[in-house]
Amino acid sequence: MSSVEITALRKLYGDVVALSDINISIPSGSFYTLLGPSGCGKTTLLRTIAGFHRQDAGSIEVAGSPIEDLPAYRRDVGMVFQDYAIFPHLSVRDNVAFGLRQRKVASAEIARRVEAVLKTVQLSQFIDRMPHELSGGQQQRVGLARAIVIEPKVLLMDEPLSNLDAKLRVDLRAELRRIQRELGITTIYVTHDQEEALAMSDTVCVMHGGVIQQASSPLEIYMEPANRFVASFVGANNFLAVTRTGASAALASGGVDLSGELAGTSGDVVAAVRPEALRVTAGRDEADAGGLAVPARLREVSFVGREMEVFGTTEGGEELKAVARPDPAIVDLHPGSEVTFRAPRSDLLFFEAGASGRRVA
Ligand SMILES: Nc1ncnc2c1ncn2[C@@H]1O[C@H](COP(=O)(O)OP(=O)(O)OP(=O)(O)O)[C@@H](O)[C@H]1O
Repeated sequence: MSSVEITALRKLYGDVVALSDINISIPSGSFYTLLGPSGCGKTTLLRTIAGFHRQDAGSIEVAGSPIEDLPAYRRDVGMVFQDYAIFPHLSVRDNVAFGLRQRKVASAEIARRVEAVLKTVQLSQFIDRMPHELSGGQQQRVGLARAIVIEPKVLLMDEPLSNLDAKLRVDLRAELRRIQRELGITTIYVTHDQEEALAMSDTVCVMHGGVIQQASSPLEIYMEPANRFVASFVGANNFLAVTRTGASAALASGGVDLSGELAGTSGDVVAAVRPEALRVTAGRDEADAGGLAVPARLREVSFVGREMEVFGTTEGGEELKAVARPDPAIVDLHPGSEVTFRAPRSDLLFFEAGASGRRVA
């Protein structure tokens, strides 16, 4: 059982707070992804767990034992890097055997383990090739084989797919997940690619400015974002201002009365709605029982085959995007036409205004 428990972890570079009070609990065998924009601290967190950086405060436990004071080579973690980091002058066999030789494993045992792990990553036929005779995807599999052959308690991966082309990235995503499941190895994975994070992970931990914004299942991150940052970083969202007059609150345009939902809040609030939750109808018609109905001017319709993307601007100047099944009545409209964007009340989420505004309803 190799669970990972990180408590009150803090890391500074001079006066830059790269990690601020990080608390993470990862169950044994699960796939945990750190997701966030450039500079959010995800690489720093991964490298601090690996032992390449020293934390300023806090603790890291693997399988119940503290590791934060151990040197990197004694932490029993495997690491896979973005740039593969395999030795160019060693064959596939020798690259994978490297860590085992360092650990003074007997040569018959090394041969057995190298062959087994190359089978797992589907590189058996390449065992005697040199790295330059392999494709990028194959080189990354060597990197993975090298990390897992030592049977580490935890596997750390730093953007392992980002140097590969799009198609290969998607194939290798599934492949990585299969291998991770097969081995049952606790994995911490860093990416800035939200689709990759959602597709692969048991838990997605969204970071911003050295702070964890939300750590939940992919579905919950998408459906129930904890704050406005998560709602705008993961998937697309439209944001609409909510106005208040006296005791009542309503969407600036759209006609929904929100007095009930927002009774306990003060300050500015925005409503969020996913593009795929919006429908578009031709003409201006705000009558919609209980749901959102926002009049807008059509900016552009882009018919992309399976779906259409509809862009509009509300009277208040807010930009809206809907993604819906192609509808000839909309696809054929001219830019500037009046349309109405609609959504059921149940598809609206509400956040305090401000980039990281908390979810309020
Ligand atoms: N060696 C360093 N010295 C000073 N500041 C650093 C150093 N390394 C990182 N930082 C800063 O710490 C913060 C977190 O950096 P980090 O590399 O962990 O982010 P990241 O989320 O992995 O970004 P990216 O996706 O671009 O790699 C950033 O503000 C960065 O500028």
